[in-house]
Amino acid sequence: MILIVDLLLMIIDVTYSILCAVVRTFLHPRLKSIDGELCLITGAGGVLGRLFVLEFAKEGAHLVLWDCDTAANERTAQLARELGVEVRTYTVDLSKRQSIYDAAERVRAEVGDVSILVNNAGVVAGRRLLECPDELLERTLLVNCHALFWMTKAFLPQMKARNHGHIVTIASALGLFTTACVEDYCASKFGAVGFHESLAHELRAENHDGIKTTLVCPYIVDTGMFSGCEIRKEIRNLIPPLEPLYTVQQSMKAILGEQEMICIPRIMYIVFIARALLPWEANVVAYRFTGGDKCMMPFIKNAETKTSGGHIQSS
Ligand SMILES: NC(=O)C1=CN([C@@H]2O[C@H](COP(=O)(O)OP(=O)(O)OC[C@H]3O[C@@H](n4cnc5c(N)ncnc54)[C@H](OP(=O)(O)O)[C@@H]3O)[C@@H](O)[C@H]2O)C=CC1
Ligand SMILES: CC1=C(/C=C/C(C)=C/C=C/C(C)=C/C=O)C(C)(C)CCC1
Repeated sequence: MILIVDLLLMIIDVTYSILCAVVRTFLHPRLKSIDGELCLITGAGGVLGRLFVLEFAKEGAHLVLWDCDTAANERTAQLARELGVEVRTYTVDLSKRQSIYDAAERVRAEVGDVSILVNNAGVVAGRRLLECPDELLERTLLVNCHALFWMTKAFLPQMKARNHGHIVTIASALGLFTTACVEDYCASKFGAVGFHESLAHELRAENHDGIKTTLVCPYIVDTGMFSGCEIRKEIRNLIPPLEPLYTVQQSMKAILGEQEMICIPRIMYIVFIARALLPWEANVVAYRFTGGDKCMMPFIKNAETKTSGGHIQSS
């Protein structure tokens, strides 16, 4: 009897959450204020990182910026300070666990408790698996996936103590479906998606309802990271690469609206669902038709010309 009551309640809850999701798609959800919150953004010297910093600064958040590129990080900080917020920068190598823990300790001592964490830094090897130095493949996993463990271990305890916080994972559409020649990247982003979802479940199961999570899964963004990556010519205008600012603004809406997940653009949900529902061969045929199967080939060629002997040349 209890099982049947629980089942009915569950069906009502499922229906209610679907309706809520549909309503939020068409109406503007209420956005939370983050004025005065302390927000840490990794990869802050990069294209999306810098735009995230500026959007968070416009919302009045105080900022802690992490990047391995000190000069780029400082340039971002300068732009954010012009918007009148407090900014601290740290040079951190996210591929090194101890570098993360040491910097986190300094942030806690010098600035205070971080309440919004944006795990944005990311890398890709950009080489064919069999021609790629092992260290380059490992680095992708360390930066895009392992760092999420160390960042969360470093900053979640203070969020839990206050039952207040927000953890944002900038993953990728390639964390939901795959294509050829980016094994390192797909493995790391699938890892990031799995890590993020498990953490979100854990926080719910423990009733830490004051700690929110948002997973961001964009398609190609015009930042240069995947320059050359392209789909079939005839449909390129239907699914063009995303503008960096648009990507960040859509992500901000999801974060401030406390949305659990966002795919940008929405059509990526269809590719994601098709991967799960259709037989493997059906996906292969569709990828071949759209040029999704070989979209990384020109990117790999591009990246190869920028590298020599397994070492990334400085540009
Ligand atoms: N561009 C795209 O098409 C898409 C990107 N994404 C994701 O968005 C995020 C941002 O990407 P995007 O802005 O395009 O990339 P960028 O390369 O412009 O920015 C990434 C930043 O992370 C930094 N970084 C790299 N490795 C480390 C490290 N070991 N320690 C600290 N910082 C590091 C980079 O520094 P440096 O420049 O010195 O390496 C750079 O400043 C990434 O997670 C990416 O995977 C998701 C979907 C699509
Ligand atoms: C595979 C595939 C597609 C192409 C996807 C691409 C090109 C994704 C690139 C994502 C990137 C670069 C993410 C970075 O994080 C289509 C044509 C949408 C649909 C058919 C399947």
